[in-house]
Amino acid sequence: MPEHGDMAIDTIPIVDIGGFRDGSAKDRVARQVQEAAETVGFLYIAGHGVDQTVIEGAFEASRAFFALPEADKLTVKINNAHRGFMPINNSTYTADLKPNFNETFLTGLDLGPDDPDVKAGVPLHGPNQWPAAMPALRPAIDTYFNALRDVGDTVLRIFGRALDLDEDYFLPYFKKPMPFVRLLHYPPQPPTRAENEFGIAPHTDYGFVTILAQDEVGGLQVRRRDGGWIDAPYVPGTFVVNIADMLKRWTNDRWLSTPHRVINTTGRERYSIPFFFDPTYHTLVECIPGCNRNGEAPKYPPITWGDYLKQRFDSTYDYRKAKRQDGA
Ligand SMILES: O=C(O)CCC(=O)C(=O)O
Ligand SMILES: [Fe+2]
Repeated sequence: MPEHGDMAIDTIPIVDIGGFRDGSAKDRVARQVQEAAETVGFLYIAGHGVDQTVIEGAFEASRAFFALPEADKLTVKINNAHRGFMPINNSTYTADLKPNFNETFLTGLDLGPDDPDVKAGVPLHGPNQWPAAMPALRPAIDTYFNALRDVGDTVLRIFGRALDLDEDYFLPYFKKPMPFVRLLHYPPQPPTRAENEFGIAPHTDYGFVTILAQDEVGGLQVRRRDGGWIDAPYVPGTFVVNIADMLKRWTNDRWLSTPHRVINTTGRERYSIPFFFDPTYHTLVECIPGCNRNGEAPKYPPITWGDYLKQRFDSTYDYRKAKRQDGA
C-alpha cells in the first residue's frame, strides 16, 4: 500500500456508494472514500442513484447548445454572477499557458432580485440565463442540477463520516450552497498542438468537491506525485469525484486536491459536465477539529470561502479581468 499522501498509485479507485445510500455499508463506503481522498484526491463513484436518462439528457442538451450559432450563445454571455456562456479561449491559469481551449456554459442557484444576498450585493449571486433560441436547455439542465444536488448531499454525509466527524457535520455550511453546473465543450486539438495549449490546462479545483460526468471520448488526466499523468477514462455508470482546494485547506492538507488537465487530440468533439458543490458564501474555513493530527498547529489562517473563490475567479476568467481593468 502507498504511504499516506504519496500519490504513487496508478489507478483511480471506484467506490460504490449504494451501500451508504441504503445504509447497508456506511462504514465501508466512508473508509474507501477516506483512503481515496488521502492518497489520490480522486475517485469514481458508482451506485449514485442518478438515472442514466437524466445524464444523457444533459449531454444531449449540451451538444445542441454548443452547436447553436455563436450569436445565439452570445445572447447569454456570462454575467457578473458567473452564470451564462463563455466562448472558446475564455480563461487562462498562468501567463506561460495558452488560454484553455474549451467553451463553457454555467448555471447556479437561480437567484432573482428579491433574493437577500442579491439585494445585499453579495458577489457571485444572481440569476441564471437561458437562450431564447433553445427552450429545451433549461428543463434538461435544471433536472440535472437537481439530481446532482442530491448526489452532493450524499457526498457531504460520506465526507463527514470519512473524516470521523458527524455525518451531518458539513450540512450547516451548505444551507444556501453555491453549486454550479458547468457544460464544457472541447473541440478537437491538432496532434501538433502547442505544448502549452490544453483543453483545460493543469489546475486544481477551487472549492469543496467536484462531481464530473464525461462522455466516452476521453482526455481527462490526473497528476501523480512523481509528475506523471494517468488517464481518468470514461467508466460507464460512474461520476469522477475530486477533492478541491478549499476542502484540502479545511482538512489541514489531510485530503489532497490533485492537479488534472484535459488534452483532446482524439479528433472528436469532447463534452463533459462538472458539478461544483461548494458551501455558503460566508462560510469561515478553518482547520476541522481532529484534522490537525497530534495537535499540530493549523497550517492556514481562517478564510471566508466566498472571498477566496472570488479571488481565484478574478485571476482566471477573462470577463472578470476585463471588469477589474474597468475599475468595476
Ligand atoms: O472536462 C473535464 O473532464 C475536467 C473539467 C475540469 O477540470 C474543470 O472544469 O475544472
Ligand atoms: Fe478541474
